[in-house]
Amino acid sequence: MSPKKTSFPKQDIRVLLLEGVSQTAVDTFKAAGYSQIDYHAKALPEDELKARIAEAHIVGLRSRTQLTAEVLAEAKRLVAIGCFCIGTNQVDLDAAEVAGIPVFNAPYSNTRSVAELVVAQAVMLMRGIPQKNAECHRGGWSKAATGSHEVRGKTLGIIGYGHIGTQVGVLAEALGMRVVFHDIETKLSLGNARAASGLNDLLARADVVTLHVPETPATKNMFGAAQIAAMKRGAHLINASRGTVVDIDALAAALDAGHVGGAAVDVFPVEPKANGDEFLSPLRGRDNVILTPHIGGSTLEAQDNIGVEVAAKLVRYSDNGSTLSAVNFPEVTLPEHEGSLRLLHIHRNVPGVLSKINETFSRHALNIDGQFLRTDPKVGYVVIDVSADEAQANALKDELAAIPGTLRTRVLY
Ligand SMILES: NC(=O)C1=CN([C@@H]2O[C@H](COP(=O)(O)OP(=O)(O)OC[C@H]3O[C@@H](n4cnc5c(N)ncnc54)[C@H](O)[C@@H]3O)[C@@H](O)[C@H]2O)C=CC1
Ligand SMILES: O=C(O)CCC(=O)C(=O)O
Repeated sequence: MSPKKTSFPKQDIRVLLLEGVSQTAVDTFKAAGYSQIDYHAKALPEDELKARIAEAHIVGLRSRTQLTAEVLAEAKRLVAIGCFCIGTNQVDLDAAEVAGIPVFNAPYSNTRSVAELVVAQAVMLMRGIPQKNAECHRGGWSKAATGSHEVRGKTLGIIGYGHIGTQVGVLAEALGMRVVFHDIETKLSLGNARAASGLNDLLARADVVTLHVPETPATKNMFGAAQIAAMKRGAHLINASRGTVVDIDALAAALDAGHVGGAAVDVFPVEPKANGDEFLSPLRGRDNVILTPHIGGSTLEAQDNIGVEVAAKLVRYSDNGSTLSAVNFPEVTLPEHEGSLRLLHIHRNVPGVLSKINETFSRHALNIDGQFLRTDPKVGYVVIDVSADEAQANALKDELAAIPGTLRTRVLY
């Protein structure tokens, strides 16, 4: 059987992979017949990013690469974006959507890795291990139980009780911790976890507070001087969510004042662009702070799973048009289209486009084998399977592309 063609030969589809995404992603693309893979172990400087993304049909990145509206304006050929991570705040999702570009991520693949690290950090902080470790490295020896506590029976406060927050709660309960959580949504409590009556209630009760919210306008600096002051004196803070969520200067001041007993911080408002660049932070140099270079999700297990998951979603969209689990786009799950050509039409969701699409089809005496439509407030995505030959499909595609409001059209053969 000859290999299936997309709107142009697969060997001409250029995949740009950044930030050292797992080799499993490369393997997944290759197994699906994509051979033009431009792989980079690091994030690219903005000028180079613009130049390379201008040539790419598919781009894959992690958390460092900023796909702003300005960068996306250069991406004239781009059909899909893959975030090989959970967070998608590094991509201007609205700009991508109105350019007709779906964005995919891996919403669960590194959840467990973050949860394990956070629970381990809670134990370390409650035992004062960061200080003891630092002292031993300096040649000191201070064997004392002062300030060291079991986590059993202590209270963990989880802010953001989503995928990671719930996993943290389950693991913490296995160690005998009491779990309270705060979320803006009503959430099913797992195990014996209980919803706090509000953020201040959680802060007043927790011995360790851990943040697991996404970066949104509402979470930016949501944890500032007032929230830190509302924590119990000597309680510990863990942030493995996003650096913008915590006011880092307020945290540094509270650590200096002894109000916060210790902290574990994995994410920072400004992070170095590449390994080897200097890490600058007001939190540096404190024995009671565990600093890690945004590696909450960086285990080989997680990265290998993410590589397969996101690459498979990108391949599926490129080959089949399915947008299931896209984070910024109308979601359509599509069957195979053996025996039909598939036309994809992405348009602004404005009145009149659908009737123009239907008029276009009614002008051609072709059998429609299947039709799928999903819209959201900004964009409409129509997929039409048609019994046609390549020349007819291309003529249709050109007519569809001329409809006012069209963002993108593709034919999948
Ligand atoms: N350090 C690292 O390497 C990693 C960091 N992350 C970060 O962790 C974040 C959370 O990941 P998941 O748990 O998978 O996301 P999720 O979407 O499953 O859960 C987030 C939860 O936060 C809640 N939330 C949103 N705004 C809130 C607010 N203002 N106050 C209280 N709750 C709020 C949501 O309702 C949701 O329940 C990601 O968005 C990402 O930024 C994720 C993976 C790795
Ligand atoms: O692996 C990365 O670069 C980022 C991990 C992360 O923060 C996420 O998955 O949201």
